[in-house]
Amino acid sequence: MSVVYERVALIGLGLIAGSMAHAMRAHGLAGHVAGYARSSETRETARRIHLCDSIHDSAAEAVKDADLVVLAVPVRAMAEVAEAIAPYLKPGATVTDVGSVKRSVIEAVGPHIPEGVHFIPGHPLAGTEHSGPLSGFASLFQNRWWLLTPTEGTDPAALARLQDLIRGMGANTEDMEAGHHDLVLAVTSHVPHLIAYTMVGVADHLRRVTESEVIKYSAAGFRDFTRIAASDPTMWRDVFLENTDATLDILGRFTEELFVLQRAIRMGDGQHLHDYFTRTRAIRRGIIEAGQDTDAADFGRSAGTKQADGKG
Ligand SMILES: NC(=O)c1ccc[n+]([C@@H]2O[C@H](COP(=O)([O-])OP(=O)(O)OC[C@H]3O[C@@H](n4cnc5c(N)ncnc54)[C@H](O)[C@@H]3O)[C@@H](O)[C@H]2O)c1
Ligand SMILES: O=C(O)C(=O)C[C@]1(C(=O)O)C=C[C@@H](O)C=C1
Repeated sequence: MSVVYERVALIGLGLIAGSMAHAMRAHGLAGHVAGYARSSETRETARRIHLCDSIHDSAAEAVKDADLVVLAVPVRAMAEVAEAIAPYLKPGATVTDVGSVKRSVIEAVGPHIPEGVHFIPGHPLAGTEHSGPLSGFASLFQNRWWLLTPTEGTDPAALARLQDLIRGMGANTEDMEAGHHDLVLAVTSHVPHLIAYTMVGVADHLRRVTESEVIKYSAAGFRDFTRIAASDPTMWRDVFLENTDATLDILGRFTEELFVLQRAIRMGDGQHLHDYFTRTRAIRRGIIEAGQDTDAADFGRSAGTKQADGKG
């Protein structure tokens, strides 16, 4: 691969920025990667492990002369960072973000982006429950989707260059309207996380009440819930506070369905339960047959990519 951007600045040095740093280095996609994180502890860790070519003590310094600036902080911190770097952005540079919510980030960041700088929001659909500067790894984006939410006014050349970087890191990229992104992700990621958090909370409560060992002897399905529920609390607090409408819409539909299933169980309606589970199994099999589940072909992935956690 050849260099796509001479100089890239990563703001926030956690799982996603760290994985980008590793992937760009592994594939030779950036001439120089500069990094900044708010906490001095994170910056020290990043220096110690040579996560980037240079680590700076201010975001302003990090973005100086950068051709691409990546905002990789929790979604509620995006505006503050955008405001801090705005005066130091190079004319013609591109700013992107990796936030899990798009509409509110665009509203918060967009107004700070100066004339002559391209803003192309994005979201890699890849992650783990780990966070911090030690958690990143080069293959995180391999065969994953990376959605971009350009608008009609987005410069085609700037967009094509960002797509080149994303593909260079092994991901597939598609464009999506920001509001639609937020609805789709509420279904596929945000509400499932909330359900996992809730279920682990319920089990923990039960454990205390009964002194039984629900968590110790949990089976595979529940263990997956506990993995997801170990995800970063700041990141997920921000996701729910910034994707409120879509999350509440999907959560409403979810609870309606749950009540129907609850009633079927109470009434002993085995036919309803069997029909429902047959339908959901067909959906899963359809996904696999369409080749859209990369994990199904690479089943050991999550176990093989466990990383030591680091503080963000
Ligand atoms: N973790 C995932 O699975 C995942 C996947 C896709 C996208 N995202 C999104 O990517 C972004 C980063 O997530 P992550 O998992 O890398 O988080 P992380 O917690 O691993 O890292 C976040 C980094 O941001 C820094 N930070 C926090 N507030 C800051 C501020 N005000 N100024 C500068 N730095 C600040 C922290 O010090 C840390 O280094 C979030 O917006 C998240 O929604 C996460
Ligand atoms: O695999 C995980 O741990 C994830 O939760 C990753 C996941 C997801 O829901 O798929 C989480 C949030 C992101 O915005 C994108 C990806």
